[in-house]
Amino acid sequence: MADTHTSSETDALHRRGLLFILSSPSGAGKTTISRMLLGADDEIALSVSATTRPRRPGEIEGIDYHFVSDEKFDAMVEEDDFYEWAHVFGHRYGTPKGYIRKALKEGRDFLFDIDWQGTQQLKQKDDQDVVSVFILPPSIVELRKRLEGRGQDSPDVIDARMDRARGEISHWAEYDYVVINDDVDQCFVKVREILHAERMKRTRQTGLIPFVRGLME
Ligand SMILES: Nc1ncnc2c1ncn2[C@@H]1O[C@H](COP(=O)(O)OP(=O)(O)OP(=O)(O)O)[C@@H](O)[C@H]1O
Ligand SMILES: Nc1nc2c(ncn2[C@@H]2O[C@H](COP(=O)(O)O)[C@@H](O)[C@H]2O)c(=O)[nH]1
Repeated sequence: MADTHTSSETDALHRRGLLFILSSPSGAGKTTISRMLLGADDEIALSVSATTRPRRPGEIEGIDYHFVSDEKFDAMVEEDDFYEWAHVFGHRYGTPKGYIRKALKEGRDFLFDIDWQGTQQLKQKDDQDVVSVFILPPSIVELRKRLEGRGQDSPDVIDARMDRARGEISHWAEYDYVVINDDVDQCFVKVREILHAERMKRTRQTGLIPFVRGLME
């Protein structure tokens, strides 16, 4: 008997979106992996954070961050505009609420490049939708090399980021997945596999209930 469900129908089963978090010590490569993921996958969009940090060369307002003044950040906190926010490296960073909840219901995924403090806050608010991945550098020597090679921070800023690296790494066990970013392409493949598998989780595939009901009729 012919299968009444084509593969495109089954692929299109409705699912809840997910909040896909990438964290790491500064310089381990989460922005690099994020960009690769965004370039390869149309179903995930970057949650663009607001920050009081000054813009780096090449960063674009609204694409990399919303660069805001201290006063504007204060006002956003006051108006409860953030899903989460934290102090990182002497500046403030926050995830604007935007349309995240609505988008999740519509099956859209969001990618978050945030630190462990933001991850804890997102998990407290919405644990069922969060998938968290911690990226480790292959070594501390390589981490410094990457920060220096990026060529965007002063030696003082690099020292401060290195000083904080061990503290950041100490949060690795709070994450669902841990991936070592030695070879960037291999790391990307692993992160992408995690995303694909998490999308297939039974509890996220809300379209399964009517689909299975149809099979049983
Ligand atoms: N696997 C890798 N091998 C070598 N270089 C890498 C690798 N992954 C990333 N890099 C390089 O390391 C530097 C830091 O990477 P990236 O900016 O993605 O780090 P990050 O974790 O997002 O840092 P931050 O938290 O400071 O934003 C960049 O110059 C990037 O091109
Ligand atoms: N808790 C949050 N952390 C954030 C957010 N946006 C970025 N970050 C983290 O800050 C550091 C430094 O970032 P950089 O761009 O200055 O190198 C890094 O660990 C980011 O993941 C946020 O909205 N909330």
